[in-house]
Amino acid sequence: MTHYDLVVVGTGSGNTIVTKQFADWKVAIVERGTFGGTCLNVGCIPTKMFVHTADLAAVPSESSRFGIDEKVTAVHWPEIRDRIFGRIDPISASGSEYRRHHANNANVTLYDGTGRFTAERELTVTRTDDGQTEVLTADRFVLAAGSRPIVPFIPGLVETGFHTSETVMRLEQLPRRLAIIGSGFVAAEFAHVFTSLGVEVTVIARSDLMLRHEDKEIATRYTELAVQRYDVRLNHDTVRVLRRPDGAITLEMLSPAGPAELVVDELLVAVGRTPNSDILNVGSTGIELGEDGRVVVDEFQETAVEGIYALGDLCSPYQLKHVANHEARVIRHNLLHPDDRIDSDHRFVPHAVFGSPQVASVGLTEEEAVEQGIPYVVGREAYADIAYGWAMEDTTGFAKILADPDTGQLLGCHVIGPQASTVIQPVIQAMSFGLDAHTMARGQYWIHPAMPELIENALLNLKLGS
Ligand SMILES: Cc1cc2nc3c(=O)[nH]c(=O)nc-3n(C[C@H](O)[C@H](O)[C@H](O)COP(=O)(O)OP(=O)(O)OC[C@H]3O[C@@H](n4cnc5c(N)ncnc54)[C@H](O)[C@@H]3O)c2cc1C
Ligand SMILES: NC(=O)c1ccc[n+]([C@@H]2O[C@H](COP(=O)([O-])OP(=O)(O)OC[C@H]3O[C@@H](n4cnc5c(N)ncnc54)[C@H](O)[C@@H]3O)[C@@H](O)[C@H]2O)c1
Repeated sequence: MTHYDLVVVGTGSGNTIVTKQFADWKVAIVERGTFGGTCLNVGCIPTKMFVHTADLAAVPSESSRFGIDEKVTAVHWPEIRDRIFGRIDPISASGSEYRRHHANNANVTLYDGTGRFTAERELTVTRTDDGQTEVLTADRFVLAAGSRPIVPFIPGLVETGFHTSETVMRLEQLPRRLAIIGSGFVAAEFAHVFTSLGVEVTVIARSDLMLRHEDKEIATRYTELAVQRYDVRLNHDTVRVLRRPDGAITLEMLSPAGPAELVVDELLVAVGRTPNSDILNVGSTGIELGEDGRVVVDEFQETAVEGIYALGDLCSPYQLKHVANHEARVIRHNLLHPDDRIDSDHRFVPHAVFGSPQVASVGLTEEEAVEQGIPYVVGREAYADIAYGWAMEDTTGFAKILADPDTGQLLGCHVIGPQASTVIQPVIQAMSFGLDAHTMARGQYWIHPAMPELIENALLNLKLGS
């Protein structure tokens, strides 16, 4: 048994906590998978590298309208894949090397293995290579064990085999036909990637919209555009999956119109992610769990057990990297300054979906404002009505801003269209710093003719009281 001042479980955002400020702490970091966690290895970074590649592949389908004839003559999947992971894998390897051998980490021990609580403040690590166990105890723990893809119970699914976001980016070759079960973030991004690279994609959505958690107008527009690019089966439930003698996969579905069937070459399951609290067996150290398996934390990111903190997908309802990173910074401060702790700030958590087009959102949707009985007015602006959007001949994108009718306080913003993830940032800033709509619109210059004019005009279109 080895005792530490601090044990961190998980090397995603958890790894960022241990800086030189901890030089006089005896620290252990435990990782069961690839060093660097989800975002680096199988999440944000590789997906956006594929999205950028897909955006390039999609250009020729648009460019003839602008008097330029372009053609995609070949898609070299192995080269795309190997370029992307050829850049990512060394980052993971060097991060691991840094923790193991760099002089800055003389006080840090990196364990390759699965941590599992076996008693209060006692973590048993089963080493990945030889299955040997080591027992670690500590005064403080940071639990940053993340989440994993949910595998829904569908008869035949496991026997047939399927991909998740953790494996689909490393396919040996591009399939001719790909089915995606699910219609959220992962489905939208991969449908864009694989469609742009020439794969026949079918998205199977249980509900009547893709991205159904977005503001309804945004989800509706996204779905209208998606059906023009690939096959979207709305209101379809997959009830059975079978491997055919020719190696292809049959999906049996139920829809309001009756039973339906689909034959594909590969299947991607993207129906959400579940926290890894079960693998960590947090119950045996007295930590409280929510119904959905999330570790319960307070405003300081501390669990029900003093000195045990948690962050990111393991405890957060957001499952976003910028949230995990924010929580890691809060925990680092609170470990170093136990008498002057700070709260995490979850007031205005934005997100973006890097599909085609992009979607970005912060604050309340209109449906949430109605449900919560919050008075609001809406200001909208179409990309077609700002100079740059007009130059791009965009006819489908728009921004929608919700504000308090009396004070002009910003309640929410939703954007669908080119660069939505960037265009929305001034609104996130305004909400975070308490700027009202009028001050935001008229208290600064907006570069003409740049894309943020979309936000300026949506603000000016709010019908506010005097
Ligand atoms: C395909 C995809 C795309 C995404 N794109 C974006 C995006 O564009 N923007 C965005 O904000 N977010 C995105 N996300 C979400 C983002 O990746 C996560 O919210 C974030 O990485 C969570 O960080 P974390 O530190 O909580 O967990 P992770 O990064 O998952 O780290 C947890 C680590 O803990 C390890 N671990 C788990 N259990 C144990 C154990 N018992 N013992 C030892 N080690 C353990 C795991 O192996 C893992 O390495 C995406 C996610 C996916 C799947
Ligand atoms: N750009 C980004 O920030 C980004 C990108 C990818 C993933 N992520 C994160 O990863 C998380 C997981 O992504 P995701 O797309 O897997 O989850 P998601 O929650 O975004 O979407 C899952 C979808 O699957 C549907 N679903 C649930 N159970 C189902 C079932 N049994 N059969 C069919 N459909 C079912 C849900 O209704 C939902 O529409 C996201 O919530 C997000 O936080 C973020």
